[in-house]
Amino acid sequence: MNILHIDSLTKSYGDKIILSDIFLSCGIGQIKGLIGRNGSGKSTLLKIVFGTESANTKFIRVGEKIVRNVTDGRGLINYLPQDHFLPNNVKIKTIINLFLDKENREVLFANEHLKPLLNKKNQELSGGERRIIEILLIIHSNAQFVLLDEPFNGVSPIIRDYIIEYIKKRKSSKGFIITDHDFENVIGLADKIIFLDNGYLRELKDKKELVELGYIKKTTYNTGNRCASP
Ligand SMILES: Nc1ncnc2c1ncn2[C@@H]1O[C@H](COP(=O)(O)OP(=O)(O)OP(=O)(O)O)[C@@H](O)[C@H]1O
Repeated sequence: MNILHIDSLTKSYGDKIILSDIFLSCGIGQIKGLIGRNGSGKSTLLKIVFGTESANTKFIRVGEKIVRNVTDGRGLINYLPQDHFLPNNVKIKTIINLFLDKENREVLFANEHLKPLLNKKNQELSGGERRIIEILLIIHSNAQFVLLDEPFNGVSPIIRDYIIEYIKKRKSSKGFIITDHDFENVIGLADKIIFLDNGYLRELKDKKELVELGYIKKTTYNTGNRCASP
């Protein structure tokens, strides 16, 4: 079984160190929830792993294959960016045809949430409608590992819950690293929580540590009991 290994990853912008000697791994069937305050470097980390951002140092490997850039990672790592990425002036069904292989296209064409949108163009959709298409495209790509940067941003609770269930169903065939400020959903979904702070990444043993680390207040933790322990 392939494992995504990230090792010795460092990044600074000028004198500011963003990521210090990051080590992280993710296996097929695992969901790692990446949590950290605004500006802690979560997006930077995911972009470096995908290959669209440079690092000072990095060693990334999927199984035996060393991934130095986006091309090396094709079919292995895919990334849902925070910002919308679908092209305008192209019908959604054409985009699906361009992005996915036949088997996965058929799944999306039959999807109840996507059916009403297939003949529309990207610019005719709401932000939430774009987001669900983007998420499903990335999840259905042939990549073994999927990095999701704020997937729940701008989606309604029903669609958010749908996405959560959808990720759980696809989990057996892929590995996920997911970050979102909707931390309860990340905690509920993830097998392991990893916390990025001051450039260092650590794995949490219990969600209670988020209070000790100052990410959430004790009162938020006490009222947020709908999430499962990581
Ligand atoms: N191109 C850049 N040049 C200089 N600094 C940058 C650049 N991109 C990001 N940064 C800085 O790097 C830090 C980490 O940014 P990043 O977007 O990775 O954080 P984040 O944890 O994803 O934040 P958020 O949760 O707010 O999305 C921030 O301080 C940001 O200002």
